[in-house]
This record gives sequence, structure tokens and C-alpha cells, in this order.
Amino acid sequence: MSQSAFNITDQKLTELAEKYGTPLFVYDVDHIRRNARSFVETFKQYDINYQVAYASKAFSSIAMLQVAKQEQMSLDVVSEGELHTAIQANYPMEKVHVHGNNKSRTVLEMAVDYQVGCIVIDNFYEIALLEEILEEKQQTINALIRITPGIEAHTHEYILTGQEDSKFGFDLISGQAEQALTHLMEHHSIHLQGVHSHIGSQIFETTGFEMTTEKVFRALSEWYERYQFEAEVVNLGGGFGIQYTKDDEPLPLSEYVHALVKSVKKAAEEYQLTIPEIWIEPGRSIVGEAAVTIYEIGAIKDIPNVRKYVSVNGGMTDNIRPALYGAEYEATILNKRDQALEETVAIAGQSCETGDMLIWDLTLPKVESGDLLAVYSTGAYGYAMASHYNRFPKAAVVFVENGKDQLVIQRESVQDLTRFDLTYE
Ligand SMILES: Cc1ncc(COP(=O)(O)O)c(C=O)c1O
Ligand SMILES: N[C@@H](CCCC[NH3+])C(=O)O
Repeated sequence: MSQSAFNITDQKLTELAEKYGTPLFVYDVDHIRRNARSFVETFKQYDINYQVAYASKAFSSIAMLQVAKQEQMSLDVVSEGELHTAIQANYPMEKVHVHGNNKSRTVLEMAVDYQVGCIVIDNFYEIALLEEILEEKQQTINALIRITPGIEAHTHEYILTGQEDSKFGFDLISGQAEQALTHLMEHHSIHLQGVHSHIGSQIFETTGFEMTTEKVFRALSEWYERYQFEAEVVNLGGGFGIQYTKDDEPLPLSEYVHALVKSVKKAAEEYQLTIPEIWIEPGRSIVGEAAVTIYEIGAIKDIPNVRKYVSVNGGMTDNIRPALYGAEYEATILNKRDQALEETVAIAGQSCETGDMLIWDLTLPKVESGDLLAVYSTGAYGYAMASHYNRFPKAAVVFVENGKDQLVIQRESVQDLTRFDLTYE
């Protein structure tokens, strides 16, 4: 499991828990950099133009974006808040790609004012709104159209995005993608650079990506024949799987890049099209295995012959993935790593929800209140999806690199929670 790839010792994690309190997200920055470099260095082996855009929805913070920028990545944002974070991190705006299936006028205006690298257009409503804004501002902008290729990747239903029946993008099958293309080709304030397709998340095979490339190029070839449209860019999204538990067997990140480049080259040759720039937008595979969450164990409820519930001082408010997707995690007790495994317990969150369980069956040494539990592979969609349910303040986030630790997101206090509340007169 990812514990082996995680390079911060239990002793260091224990010290960090004492220094910063719990629950605490601890990121191994070196791990983030290695993942980013796996993608970038593999692309460099080919004679093609590429962009690796970090999908900041997986974990966005100013410090994280500083690291992404240092690693030469572009950036995918999906909201005003993610774009604002990019601005605060001084991200080069020409490397920012703006996504979203319901972009607000504000986010589109920001994107135009800051002249972001491109807007990934999702629907007809957005085209009309964007054209109105560009007309008002007498501006132009680069764009990709997001197409849904009609691919069902092997992953959880809620994180599938490439199938025809999806809220995202213009689908190929009904002809809506082609309709968007012909409209955009006639309206010159939007410079159409190419197409985008993202089929889902936590995918362990390259087949889905290869099939997508084939479908995208088949459409591009038709569009070339009918309208002489040539894509400068083909963005094949993110979705590369990581290891949460021993049952997950992810491919090396370089494998995805090899497969994508080869399939693009093959399809371009087959349809006699120029090889476009290849863009990808990984999120989970950059940060997922780079972090652990440390909790303190509190209440223990043993129901003889039924189950032993071990509660931690966090749960669905810092990691909603088990409750939302039935996601599975592995964990250890930091202060008991050398002790024999003795009992199988269930790790419960502290929110007032029966479904707030982090791990149903975890074998640990004898558990006691006060022990520190480290849950692995929590770097993606953990803090990013945190909530204030039951008015629990959000956890703190620490980055560790070269043996040095630094707080990058402060722990919230209960005072923070009532900061926007007004009394009712
Ligand atoms: C459009 C788009 N791009 C990129 C990503 C990042 O996916 P992942 O974190 O699985 O790499 C997502 C999330 O699924 C997405 O919806
Ligand atoms: N948040 C999801 C994945 C969705 C990614 C964004 N489209 C997860 O935790 O697995």
C-alpha cells in the first residue's frame, strides 16, 4: 500500500501531531514533486508538445499551487474560488484552464479579464454567456470544447464522466458536439484550440483512454473533412488511479503517458491528421498518495460478538469518500507500529450520521483511547471536500520537505465557524 511510498517516519508524524494537533493532514512534498515529474519527464521523451495541468479540485491551497507552479505544471480550476486561489498563488494565468458545467458570469469575466490560457466550454448556455461577455469587453479568449465520447470507464458510477448520459460536456452521439463546433467556428471572439475529454476518475487501465482517443480522432477526422477544422490541442483529462489499499494495483504514472501519446500518434496517422498538443489534467495521482491524515482515538465501544467501534476526532467532515463512494482506506496506529496485530475494529467518524465510518474492518494492535491513527492516501479529495457538518472546524495541513515541516493551512477554530453568523433582531 501507499505506506511504503510515503516517506515520513511514524516518529516524525507523531511529533507533527503533537506540534500541530489533530486531525492533521501531512503532505510529503517530495512525493508530490515525484508524481508531477513522472508525467512531465515521460512526455519529454517524445517529440510532441504537451501540458500537464494539475487538477486543483483534488487539493487546492496557495502552497500547493506554488509547488505545482515550481513543477512547471499548468492548472485546472473549476470555480471562482479555485481561480482566486491561483491568482493568490501568482500562477501564470496563461497556464490556467477554466472548467465547470455551470460557470458563473463572475468566473467567466474573471477568466476573460485575466486572459487565462483557455476556457473548457461545457454547454450552449455557457457559449452564449461567454460571447456576451467578450462582446461587452471587446476581448477574445482561447477555448476547448468538452466532449463526452460515450465511454464508460471502469470506476464508481458517481465519478464516471465520459458516458453519453452525463451532465458534463457536449456529447458526440447526439451531434451536440458538432453543433457547438460549427457555432464556434463562425464566432471569432472565441478561438477554438481543440477538444477536451475526461472519462472519469480512479481508472486503473489504459484501455478507456485509448478508446477515447480513437473516438475523439474519429470525430476530428469528420470535422476536418466537413469543416477543415484542425485541433491544435487534444486534452484527454485526468483520472489515473492510485493505491488506497493493497487491493489497488495502479500502473506507474509513466504508463498512462506512454499509452496516451502512442494512441494519439496512431490515431493521427490513421486519420491523416497533424499530431496536436497533448494535454492531461491529473489531480488524484499527483497528491492522493502524498498525504496521511492523523487522528486521535477517543471513544471505544465494544459490542460483544458484533463489532468494536473506535471513534476518531474527525471523519466525514475531513474525508467524505467512504460515506459517498464506499471508498476504502488503510491505517495504522503510529505509536504501536512495532506491536502485534490483535483485534479487528471499525473506525468511526464523530459526526451524527450512522454512515460516518472511515474504515469498517481494520486489524490493529490493541487499541486504546489517546492512540494516534494515521490513515493513508488521503491527499486527494479529502481536505478539498471537507465540510463544517455538525460545526466541526476544518483540520490543519502541514507540508514536509527535506525534513522540515511547515503549516500551510491553519486549523480552524470554533470562532471561525460563527464568523459569518449574524444575530436575528
Ligand atoms: C474534467 C476533469 N479533469 C480532471 C479531473 C481530475 O481527475 P483525477 O483527480 O482523477 O485525476 C477531474 C475529476 O474527475 C475532472 O472532472
Ligand atoms: N471527488 C471524487 C472524484 C471526482 C473528481 C472530479 N471530477 C473522489 O474523491 O474520488
